[in-house]
Amino acid sequence: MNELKKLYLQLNKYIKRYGVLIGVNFLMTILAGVTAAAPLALVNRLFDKGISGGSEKDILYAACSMIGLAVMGGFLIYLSTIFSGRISTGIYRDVINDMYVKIQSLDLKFFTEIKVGELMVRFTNDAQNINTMILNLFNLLSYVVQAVVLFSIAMYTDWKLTLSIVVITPILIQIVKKYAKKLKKAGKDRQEATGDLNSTLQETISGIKVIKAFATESYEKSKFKNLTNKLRVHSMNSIRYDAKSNSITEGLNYIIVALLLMFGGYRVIRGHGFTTGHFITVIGAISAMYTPAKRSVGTINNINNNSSAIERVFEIMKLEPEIINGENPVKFDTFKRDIELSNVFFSYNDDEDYVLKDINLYVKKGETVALVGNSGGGKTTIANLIPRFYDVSKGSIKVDGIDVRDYEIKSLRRNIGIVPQETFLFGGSIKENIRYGNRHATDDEIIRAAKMANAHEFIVKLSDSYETEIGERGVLLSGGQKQRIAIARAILENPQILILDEATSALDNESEKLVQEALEKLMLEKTTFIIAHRLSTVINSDKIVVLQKGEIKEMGTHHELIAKNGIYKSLYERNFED
Ligand SMILES: Nc1ncnc2c1ncn2[C@@H]1O[C@H](COP(=O)(O)OP(=O)(O)OP(=O)(O)O)[C@@H](O)[C@H]1O
Repeated sequence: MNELKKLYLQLNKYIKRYGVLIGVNFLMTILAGVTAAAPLALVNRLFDKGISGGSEKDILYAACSMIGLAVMGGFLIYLSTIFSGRISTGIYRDVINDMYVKIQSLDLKFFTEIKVGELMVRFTNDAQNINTMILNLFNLLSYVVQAVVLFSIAMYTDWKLTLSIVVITPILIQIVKKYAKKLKKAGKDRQEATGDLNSTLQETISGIKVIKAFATESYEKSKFKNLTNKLRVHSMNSIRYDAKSNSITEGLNYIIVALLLMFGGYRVIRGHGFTTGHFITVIGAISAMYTPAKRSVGTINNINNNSSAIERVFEIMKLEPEIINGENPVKFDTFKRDIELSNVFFSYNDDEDYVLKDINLYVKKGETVALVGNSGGGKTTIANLIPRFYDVSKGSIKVDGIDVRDYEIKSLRRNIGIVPQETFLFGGSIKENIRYGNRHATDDEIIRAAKMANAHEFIVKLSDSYETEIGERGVLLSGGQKQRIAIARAILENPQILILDEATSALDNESEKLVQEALEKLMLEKTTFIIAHRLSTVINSDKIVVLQKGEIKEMGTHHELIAKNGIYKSLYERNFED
């Protein structure tokens, strides 16, 4: 019952949405339950008046009534199943929609901390389990109603005989209670194991190249086997508890019927107005009670088995993003003057372990700033702070004199274009991928952007030109081609501030030239931060910032820094010279 209450509380918002349908279905389910159990009430008349009394009229009456109830019952069951389905699939849809909206709102940090496979399980298995549970609840209601009606018929016919048998009920309740807890725990373990399995599978698919390159297939296989074994153990636990609970209830049923036959048989022989009709009615009702009672136990077990799914779904729903709009946020419209980082400190884990320390950087509109330095120096982190993917721990970042935390986030981000190191293209056509930069762009604008990005020429050579599907269903593009599509996308977005994370992977000379040209066109008249790996971008930058262990060690133009003969010069000689 506790579980049901928790289920209700968490799903309350969704249940309310379907209030009327739930109410109607509630009544329908009760009626269906009553109709399914009612024929037993006619048995007495069939036997005592019909068969024993030799009245064909009563036999016909009982038979026709049973047929009538059967037709009505069938109709009600059909309707209540459809209604239950409408409710459960509706709630399922709303839950996963809400969960999707929720994860879209969460900070980047969440996605670096959770495994993709794990998140997928919450959307698929766990949310689907909620759907099943709602269906189960209506089934449970129907079973309980059937059991109550059958019990009432038996009590009405002969309460003494019925009660003498029903004393066994508390044992049944104890069994259900005992296994409910165990099943819940086993269900949770099983769902967690499924999550681990999915994460590993997802990692294998994404990292297949690494696995093959390192020839670690056997290692991965044994890791996977361990996980499938673990899943099997937890699944077996669920099955074992279910089996124990089932076998005990099944065994009790036979005992109950045997006792009934014995006590009932005695009473028929001894008379006292107890007829064969009464005997068959009580036996029939009590045995018929067994099916809904057993199904109720099974359904309760099932609910317990899957109830942790709800918790796992609502764990996500409960999360709140930390990076949100402040009160009365300023809409970012036109970038006018400058960007200024003042005494910026940043740590990923909200501790004193700063990965950026006392960063001061002033960038005028139209300037190009190259961020250079050893790996782990903090280049990407600085780039992440400007569009507020993370918030500074101390200090401030101001755009046109206004702290980025005071801007409306979406308007700020819409004006900051990002070309990441690893180009990500969505499934769909090339045109759709470029249009991602501006949903309202016309075909002409898309082609113009592709031309500027040096992508048009290779696109028109593809089988379906701009309509060519990318990835799984279509062509696979080369690294340089993907980059140029990403650049076309950014050109179409036409942001005022640009963050470029130059790809480190080497392209051949021709491709490199095309990408470089495209980037230069993209950067035209924009204020650009480049995480730079290429010689030309570094040399031509207005400002080069040398980062080391989270601190700015040097800053200036290429010539100034070379003349300084410091870190930049040695970095330059090492990395860029040839
Ligand atoms: N999501 C994260 N959570 C915790 N620490 C992180 C995270 N991302 C980066 N770091 C740490 O922050 C520091 C700076 O990383 P950053 O990615 O900014 O360096 P980088 O200069 O861009 O390096 P690279 O050139 O290798 O990309 C590193 O020590 C890194 O381990």
